[in-house]
Amino acid sequence: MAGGKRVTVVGSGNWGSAIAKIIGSNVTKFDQFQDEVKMWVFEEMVEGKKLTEIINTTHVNVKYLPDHKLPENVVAVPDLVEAAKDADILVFVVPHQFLHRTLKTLEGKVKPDVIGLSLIKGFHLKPEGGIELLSHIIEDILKIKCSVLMGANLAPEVAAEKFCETTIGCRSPGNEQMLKDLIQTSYFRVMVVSDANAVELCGALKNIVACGAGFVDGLGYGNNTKAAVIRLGLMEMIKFAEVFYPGSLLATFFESCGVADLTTTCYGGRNRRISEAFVKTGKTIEVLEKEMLNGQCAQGPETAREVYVMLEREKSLEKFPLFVAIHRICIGELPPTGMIDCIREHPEHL
Ligand SMILES: NC(=O)C1=CN([C@@H]2O[C@H](COP(=O)(O)OP(=O)(O)OC[C@H]3O[C@@H](n4cnc5c(N)ncnc54)[C@H](O)[C@@H]3O)[C@@H](O)[C@H]2O)C=CC1
Ligand SMILES: O=C(CO)COP(=O)(O)O
Repeated sequence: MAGGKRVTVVGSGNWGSAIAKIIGSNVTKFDQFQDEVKMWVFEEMVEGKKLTEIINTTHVNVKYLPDHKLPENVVAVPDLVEAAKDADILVFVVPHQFLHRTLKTLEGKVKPDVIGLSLIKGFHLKPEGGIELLSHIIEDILKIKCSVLMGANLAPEVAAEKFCETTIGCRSPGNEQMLKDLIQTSYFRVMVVSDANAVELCGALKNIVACGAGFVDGLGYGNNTKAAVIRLGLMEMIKFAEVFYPGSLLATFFESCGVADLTTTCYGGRNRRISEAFVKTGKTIEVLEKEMLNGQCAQGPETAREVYVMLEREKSLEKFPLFVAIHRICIGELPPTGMIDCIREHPEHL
């Protein structure tokens, strides 16, 4: 409708496309939003045709979400600035490796009062070795407020409209209901909390633990072992928040972004799948990503590296043995069986 907020989705991968499907449908239900949703697509050729043209004619992202139709009001735009410059709401959903350069392209080119919502899981590794929450990087570079959305939301299941929950950590007081209207459906239920830092920490850190779950699967251990990895991983996630983000609430770990996302990713996610194959095949993570994910990205190994570099700098490696072992296994410094030694000797048991 005229005068309503314009929404742009920055990203069009597996999750980017699934959330564009939801947003494209929801905006038409409320006068507060314009009916057209722009989706920035990192242009590539698929079977000789531009992906944007394929999406705009077939309404299917044939590469990243092939089995689902996007609403026709979702328009694929190859030019990032063109897609974002008039937006009142920017939904960020690129793999975290690409966020910084995406933001640099947008710097100074978005509306000053735009409301940001980041669905991206990972950290920004600063040149001096510290880490930053991605939503804070968005806020710093674009000079806007950025909320976060994280949850137990494997994109193929969300796109298939299988019931799930999610958590919004809101940093734009007064806009909670508007964000909920944008995202919630009968099968995708939203809880809004104000503890945005912890929501984002959960989303980033659980991808590291998911690699650990994949390693024990690859080694042929059973469900009890995986449950131990999940539990010890959760303990390290909570400790990480306590030590580095004081003021984070324990209750946030019991929202969908916490235990629920940790559980679904350790059973059904790409990070788990890649990590299991890493153990079984002996191939590197990079090779497996290329062979198994068709352009999608696993965020866990890179996040494990970011956290490792930061912990080393903070002289805190020994406080987070599971995160550290997972990074060392990913880079080939430890054999995968080191995962079992790590959980056997974990300080939680002393
Ligand atoms: N896929 C899932 O089930 C879920 C993913 N997430 C998170 O959402 C974020 C985005 O993930 P997905 O949408 O699944 O992406 P994806 O893993 O499907 O990645 C592919 C996307 O990366 C883009 N890309 C490739 N090179 C690029 C470049 N140089 N610059 C910018 N973009 C480039 C591709 O065009 C494509 O859109 C990640 O942080 C992920 O952890 C969160 C919840 C669920
Ligand atoms: O974040 C996710 C589910 O909420 C997706 O996890 P993977 O990236 O491991 O598939």
